[in-house]
Amino acid sequence: MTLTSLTLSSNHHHLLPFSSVRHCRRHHQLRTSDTTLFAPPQHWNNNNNSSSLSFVKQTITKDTSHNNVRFLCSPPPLLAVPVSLSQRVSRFVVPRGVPVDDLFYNGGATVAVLGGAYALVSAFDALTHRNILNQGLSRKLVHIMSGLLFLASWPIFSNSTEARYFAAFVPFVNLLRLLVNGLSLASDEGLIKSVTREGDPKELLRGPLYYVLMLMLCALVFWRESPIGVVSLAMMCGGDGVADILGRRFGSMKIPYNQKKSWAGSISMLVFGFLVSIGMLYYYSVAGLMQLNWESTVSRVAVVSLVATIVESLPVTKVVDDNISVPLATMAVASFTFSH
Ligand SMILES: Nc1ccn([C@@H]2O[C@H](COP(=O)(O)OP(=O)(O)OP(=O)(O)O)[C@@H](O)[C@H]2O)c(=O)n1
Ligand SMILES: C/C(=C\CO)CCC[C@H](C)CCC[C@H](C)CCCC(C)C
Repeated sequence: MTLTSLTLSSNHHHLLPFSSVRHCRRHHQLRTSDTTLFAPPQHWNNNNNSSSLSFVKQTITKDTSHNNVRFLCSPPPLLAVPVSLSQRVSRFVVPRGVPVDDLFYNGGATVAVLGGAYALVSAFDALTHRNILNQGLSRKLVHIMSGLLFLASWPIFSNSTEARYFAAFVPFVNLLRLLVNGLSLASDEGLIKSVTREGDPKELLRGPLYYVLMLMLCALVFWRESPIGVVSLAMMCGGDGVADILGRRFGSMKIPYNQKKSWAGSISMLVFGFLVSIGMLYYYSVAGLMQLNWESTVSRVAVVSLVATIVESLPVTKVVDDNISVPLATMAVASFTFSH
């Protein structure tokens, strides 16, 4: 059946991109009450009120025997046409249950990202084992790359509201890995060597544990709908990680109120935290997951980066780990700045 025009009732739930028809080969069967429609991007509207949409051309096969509407589903967001954040969030709301394909799709994405996490740690274990990298540098590079690659993987998950739980499962598995090895219930030498300073398994229960907890928190609370989680992880991974590497290397001039931190380290945190945050937000913008006013976003990220850098420079590491103070401070300041 080819539709040329259609009046949408107010109970229609979501619009999927007409352009996705070309990309998607999967079929979902939905109950009659769910009316999911494809519409060309220029017709996407945020509010699900009655409105008349003229469709260019689309094909929906209608299974009259069950009075169900069989339609093509939307692809993963990277293949979809960029849409506004509110359209993206509102257009794929499955009112009841989750299509089986979505479970399989997000389950596959989870397995792939889990594999990436294991491969990353194994790679740095091999580099440390071969004395290509020292343990300290290996730890910091794992610190920088794990979180940023995790952030970079979020767009491969689907648009369903459950996708964030699939993504958060990855740091959760690594949390269990850190607990089991940190409590010496198991001994993954590769993990211990590439993630600890001196090879003491108990170290896994501090910095690395807090780190994966922050990854879970940002995935569950902020996900792709808000720049806050993205900036918080960019500051923790890109900012704090580089501050350590460059601060140890060039940090001869110490900060007056904290002799363990240096101007070089803090300036590195500010610059790289800012650049990595903007870079990640741009990546999400290109992926069609965020539409940002860049003039205000750049200034907001600059303010957030400065505050996070000041927090990181404070002599409070013995009280609260940087992997907690930096992301939480970033979340607090970003929540304020991005809402005004
Ligand atoms: N603003 C900063 C931050 C770090 N450093 C250097 O990097 C080292 C480690 O920094 P820190 O962030 O405290 O590392 P930790 O978080 O304690 O180490 P890890 O992440 O490995 O637990 C510091 O001793 C210092 O030599 C610095 O000079 N200036
Ligand atoms: C050394 C670390 C923190 C101390 O400051 C980082 C610990 C990293 C974890 C052991 C592994 C975390 C993996 C991520 C949850 C997922 C990465 C996926 C990506 C595709 C590689």
